[in-house]
Amino acid sequence: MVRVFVVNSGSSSIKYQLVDVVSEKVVLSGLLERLGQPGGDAADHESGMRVVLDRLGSEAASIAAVGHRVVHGGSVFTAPVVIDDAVEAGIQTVSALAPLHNPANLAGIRAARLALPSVPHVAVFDTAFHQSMPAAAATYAIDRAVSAEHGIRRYGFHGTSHQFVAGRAAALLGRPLASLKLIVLHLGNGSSAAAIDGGRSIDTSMGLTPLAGLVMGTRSGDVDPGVLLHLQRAGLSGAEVDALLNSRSGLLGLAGSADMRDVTAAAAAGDADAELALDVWAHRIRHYVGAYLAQLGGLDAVVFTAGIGENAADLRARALDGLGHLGLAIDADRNGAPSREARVISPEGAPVAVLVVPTNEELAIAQAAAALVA
Ligand SMILES: Nc1ncnc2c1ncn2[C@@H]1O[C@H](COP(=O)(O)OP(=O)(O)O)[C@@H](O)[C@H]1O
Ligand SMILES: CC(=O)OP(=O)(O)O
Ligand SMILES: [Mg+2]
Repeated sequence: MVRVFVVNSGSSSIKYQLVDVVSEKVVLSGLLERLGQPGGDAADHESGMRVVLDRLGSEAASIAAVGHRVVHGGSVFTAPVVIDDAVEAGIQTVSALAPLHNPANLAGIRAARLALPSVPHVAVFDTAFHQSMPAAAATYAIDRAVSAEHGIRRYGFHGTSHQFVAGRAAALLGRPLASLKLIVLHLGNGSSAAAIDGGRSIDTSMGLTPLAGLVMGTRSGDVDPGVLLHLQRAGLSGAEVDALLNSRSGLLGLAGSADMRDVTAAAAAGDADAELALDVWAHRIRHYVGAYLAQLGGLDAVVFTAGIGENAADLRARALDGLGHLGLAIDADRNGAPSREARVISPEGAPVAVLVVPTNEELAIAQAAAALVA
């Protein structure tokens, strides 16, 4: 029995799970919210971790390792790593590239190392899986000296999820991952697509930051960089453009809600803004499916995962609508059948499989941490 305590520390919350890596069962889980705010669950990450430890009670003694989600590993971290003071400093150095995510991750790491000093702590990076991308996919065509000075390149995110889902997809297909060309569509609140060739990421839709690519809950995804310049010339400050693209765009900006359930309900009731939002959302997904089919030079499966990808059959059908000429089709009965399991939703004998595979970032982090300290 190997139990790993998984911590996903955000700017105002701490999500945690105690996972039994062998049985893949969640022993205990919870969430502390509104840290540092009036009426919140704790004053800061350090006192929050003490609350979490209290809740763990005697289970704390069973922890073999602590696994931490760290969103940005920069070019420094290409795999999970046991955290010591030097690693903490490295994560700190990279934080400028992910000012919304890394400082919070780091606060959680510091508090957890203080609270649980005698077990190994492991950092698992969203960016690590995508470090295999070729330079042609990772490089932005801007002045090389500027890129080098500021660490500007495509990093990609959700890597823990993309890697986990790719492995489960291979198991479902009964074929070695090394032989498969996959497109994984992680469609949650944050969303990204990844092209995975033989188990390695060769391209992904997020970039330097988690703002690029698909249409998300509040993030715009791809826009012409000229839009930013135009708005700044029109008088918006950098902070205002940041807030616009990160927090007031995507589904929220187009249809008035960041929650896909609201948007589909509004569209079904005849709301033209919601209908356009869904069209833009699906158009962007097809853009990446076509691009990655070309980059992969073939395709064995498209895999849907995360909140929208796992739960919204109508949106899966909408996303791949009109791609039959590429061998991509969805069987309506299979797609509509309620299930929480990994499953095939393409018709029997289709040239490209379409799958739904539930992601589990916490389990993947627990497994990575357990493997590293074993
Ligand atoms: N049945 C459903 N139909 C449509 N969207 C859904 C459904 N269930 C969940 N979602 C959407 O999934 C998104 C959240 O996905 P999730 O992967 O849980 O996000 P995150 O982990 O990034 O917070 C929300 O937009 C939510 O509306
Ligand atoms: C990196 C990222 O976008 O994460 P999330 O989906 O949790 O917002
Ligand atoms: Mg998520």
